[in-house]
Parts: sequence; C-alpha cells; structure tokens
Amino acid sequence: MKSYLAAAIQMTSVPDVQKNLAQAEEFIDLAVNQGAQLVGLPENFAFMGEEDEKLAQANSIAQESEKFLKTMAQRYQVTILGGGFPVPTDSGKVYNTALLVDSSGQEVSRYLKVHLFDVNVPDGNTYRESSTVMAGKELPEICVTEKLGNIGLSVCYDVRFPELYRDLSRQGAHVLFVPAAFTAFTGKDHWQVLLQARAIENTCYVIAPAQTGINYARRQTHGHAMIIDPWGVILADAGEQPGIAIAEINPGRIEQVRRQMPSLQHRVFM
Ligand SMILES: O=C(O)CNC(=O)[C@H](CS)NC(=O)CCC(=O)C(=O)O
Repeated sequence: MKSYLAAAIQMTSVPDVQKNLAQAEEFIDLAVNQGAQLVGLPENFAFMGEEDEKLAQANSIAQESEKFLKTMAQRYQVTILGGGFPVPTDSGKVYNTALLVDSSGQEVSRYLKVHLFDVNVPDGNTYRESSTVMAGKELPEICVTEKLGNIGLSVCYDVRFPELYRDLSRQGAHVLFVPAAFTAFTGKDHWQVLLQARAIENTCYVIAPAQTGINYARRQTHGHAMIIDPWGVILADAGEQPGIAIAEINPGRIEQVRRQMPSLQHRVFM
C-alpha cells in the first residue's frame, strides 16, 4: 500500500433520488479531479425523507443505489462507499446497508447497520429507526485490499459503540468508515469527539462522509464530513456546506503512530 487521497463527501440529500444521485456524481467528479482514489458517500445519500415514503420506495432506492455505485466506480475508476441505503427484506422492513464497490464495479464489502437510532433527542425530535429498519446482527468484516489497505465499514449511530471498531482494528483495519446523517443537535457536542476517539483508540484513519443542512421538513443534519488521522488529528473538515473533505491516507503515518503509541498491543480484555 502506497499513500493515496481519500474523499468524504458531504451532501444535503432530499426526498428525490434523481436529484441526490446527480449531486453525488458532481462531488464524486470533484473528488476524482483532485486525485481521490477512495470516495465515501454519506448515510441516506440516495434518499432522505419520511420513513413511510422511504419504505414505499425502498425497492427502487435499493436498485438505483447499487447501480449508481457500480456505474460511478467504473466510470471514475475509484473505489466508492455508499454509506447507507435501504434494502428490502421479507419482513417488510429494510436493512440500512453500506456497500463498498471497487474500481472495476464489483461489490467488495457489504454491511448491515447493527445499532438502530431509537432515541428521543432533547430538541423534541423522536427517532424510531427500528420501526422501518431490521437490525443487522453481524460484526462487519474488514475488506482487505492491496492498494487502499484494510477497510472497515460502519454507519452513523454505530460510532457510539466502540466495541464494533475494536473488532475491526483487531481484524487489522487501517481505515474506518463512518458515513452518517448525524442530527444537528447531537452532532454539535458529540460528532467530532466520537470520531476522534475511534481514530485514536484504534490508531486508524477515520473517514466520515456526512449529511448537512435541512434535508426535509424539520430534519437538520450536522455536516462536518471529515478525515482524521491515526493520532486523532483532523486532516480535513467539510464545514457546513455540501462539498468534500479530502486528505492523504499514508501507511507510513499509521506505522509511525503505532510505534509512538502502541496501545493496540497493550490490550488486555480483547
Ligand atoms: O433521520 C433520518 O431521516 C434518517 N435516519 C438516519 O439518518 C439515521 C437513522 S435514524 N440517523 C442516525 O443514525 C443519527 C445518529 C445520531 O445523530 C446520533 O447518534 O446522535
């Protein structure tokens, strides 16, 4: 593995798949023009809207999302993460699915979001993700690649459960993806701290694509898509407008930090 550039895309997805995919392609194009070889799209990149509308359109959202990711990966010759889209199940609910596609357009990793956001946020908004989503039951497996290192997937609310990332680093992860649609309210106090903690405690890069702004009705997301190095330093932050955060993933830096802070080797309990 040599150094390469990665991009975390930040977008304001709305309840309109074609609009969202057009926005996503614009930012993929921008990232690739700046030299990115690994590009991540946020949770709900293809559709962000009311839960019942999402369920009603789940079949087409799933198909369009997969087709889009494979087409983009091939057209731009990059590896792309689709950070979360609904995939229907027999139960009538969907899996919140993250999909990693390599530059030949092949699926290389798939993860079904395990931790569902069933939370009454103190700003008055209530979230019951489990009313429409089936929880995945399995820890993600790292995707081992020669050019991009070992990549681990997760989605949004998962970031609050460090044991998932511990398992990924135990498997040998170098890069942890945390695509998200974090609420503006929780995000302002928790988002960056949680991401930095996952980077520092696992001495891994963290790539966190994000939703930002007003997505629909009163739903507002935090933004600040970012890339963090294994020491916890923020290398790029997309701020609050749609755009990209781009930074170098450097294997030498991982080795250096793991020499300077060998905490992974000092684990006692797992
Ligand atoms: O909201 C929607 O419209 C679609 N749903 C999502 O984006 C998901 C599941 S509800 N959001 C989160 O997981 C936020 C986590 C979070 O914000 C935290 O952990 O604080």
